[in-house]
Amino acid sequence: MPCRRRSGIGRRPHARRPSEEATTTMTTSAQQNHLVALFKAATVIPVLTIERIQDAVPLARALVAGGVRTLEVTLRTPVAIEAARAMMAEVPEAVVGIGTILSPADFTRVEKLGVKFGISPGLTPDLLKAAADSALPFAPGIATASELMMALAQGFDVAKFFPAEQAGGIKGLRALGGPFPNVRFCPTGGVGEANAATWLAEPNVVAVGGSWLCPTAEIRAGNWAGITAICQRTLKALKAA
Ligand SMILES: O=C[C@H](O)COP(=O)(O)O
Ligand SMILES: CC(=O)C(=O)O
Repeated sequence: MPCRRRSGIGRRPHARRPSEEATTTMTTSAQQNHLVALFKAATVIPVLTIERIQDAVPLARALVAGGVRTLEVTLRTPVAIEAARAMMAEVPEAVVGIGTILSPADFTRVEKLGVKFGISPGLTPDLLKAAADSALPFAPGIATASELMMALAQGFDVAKFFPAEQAGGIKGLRALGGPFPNVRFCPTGGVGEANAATWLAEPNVVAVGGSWLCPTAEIRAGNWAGITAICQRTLKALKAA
């Protein structure tokens, strides 16, 4: 059974002429495929909480030096947007996205930035609508079947499973895979060096996210070499798994 795209059930029926719908469908499908490719290439996605703007560029450089290029800058601090801008300007090897998108207003701010993707820890009908009308590839967060059904109804078949360990762990993800075999996930929450490989071995997991690659203490200490080392160690272990 093919994945439901944004042209599937639940796609808002109003206002689009057939030619517009065809264009939107093609674009959306490409966006979803692009997001899957981006997540697969990333394998691990650090969830970044940046408290000081001056940390943004050295942090991005440290992660890239460790082989981790796809970065999720969360909107959890006042400097997040500026930090993402600085990373994009100064560290072109980084693939910068934004996380903790909680509202349509957040989404609007983010889509103007030129980042490569957006992520939310959850979803609301309004946020899904904003994302469905945007060209920015977006992964909503889900922890239950009902939330996943809401995401699918708007065409989003790539989701963050959050908080992954706390919301059922691998057993929970496998259970969701029964009724939703075509959904691809990026589990985040409780993922770390010890269990990343186990999560990534699941056939419906395209990447894992987490803060273990960029601990707050190391960022505060400016321990960039330490962050590079965590990334290198993680990627080496995943290669060997
Ligand atoms: O706030 C939680 C982060 O988004 C990811 O969770 P983590 O710290 O368990 O990796
Ligand atoms: C949990 C997460 O990844 C987010 O805040 O978007």
